[in-house]
Amino acid sequence: MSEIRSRVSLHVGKAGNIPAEIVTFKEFKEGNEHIAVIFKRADLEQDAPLVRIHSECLTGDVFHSSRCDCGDQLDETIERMAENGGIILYMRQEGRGIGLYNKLDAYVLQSEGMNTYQANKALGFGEDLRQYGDAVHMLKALNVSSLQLVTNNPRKIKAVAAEFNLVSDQRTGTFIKKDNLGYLQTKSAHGQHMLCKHDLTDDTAQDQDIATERAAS
Ligand SMILES: Nc1nc2c(ncn2[C@@H]2O[C@H](COP(=O)(O)OP(=O)(O)OP(=O)(O)O)[C@@H](O)[C@H]2O)c(=O)[nH]1
Ligand SMILES: [Zn+2]
Repeated sequence: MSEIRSRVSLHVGKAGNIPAEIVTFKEFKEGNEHIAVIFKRADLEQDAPLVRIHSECLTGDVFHSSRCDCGDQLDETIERMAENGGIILYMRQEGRGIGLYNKLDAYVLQSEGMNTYQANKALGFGEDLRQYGDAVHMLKALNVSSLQLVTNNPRKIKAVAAEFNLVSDQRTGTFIKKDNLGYLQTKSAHGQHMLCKHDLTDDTAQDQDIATERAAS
């Protein structure tokens, strides 16, 4: 069982102007430095705060890589929580738990034609190594008992619903970029992620790409 170690105030978001607190914890089994980023003191002042369990993605979250949608999901969540309050559990589970270097090896295999799950298996890993026990401990350390979960991943919903009063589950946007359509289609078809199927048709995606390019120029 984790306990809170420290609670630090700061400002976050693209312009660094959104007040938040970072909470650190004691005693994670695997020694990972997971953190909670809390908006509007939602753990202390809301009955059923918005919660997102976000898995680390250095390439997406920091460098906004075109291969995935992680950075966009994170930015969208920060905006949503800046307004409504909420808790982001930022889990150091890079590459769905296989780590950064292995994820980059998996990218090489995907460039050669494998999909995201096949690449994991070809490297000798399961499709998704993530467990959610640490996330559960973090929420319990924050005294959260009811929550609204922001995710498209049914495994996260199941893990949370088993331990907490899950008031609602809410989707993130479907963020299509030039290089991530196949990746998102595979997550939807094979991983049962609840992405907007209409957005994932090749035609709609192409229209969105063009619209994005127009907006950017
Ligand atoms: N192994 C592997 N990991 C990836 C790949 N692309 C993204 N990731 C990692 O996948 C994790 C994010 O998982 P996703 O499947 O995108 O989404 P999710 O967290 O399960 O679901 P949401 O809550 O809806 O975002 C991050 O840790 C990324 O680093 C890939 O091709 N291979
Ligand atoms: Zn990513």
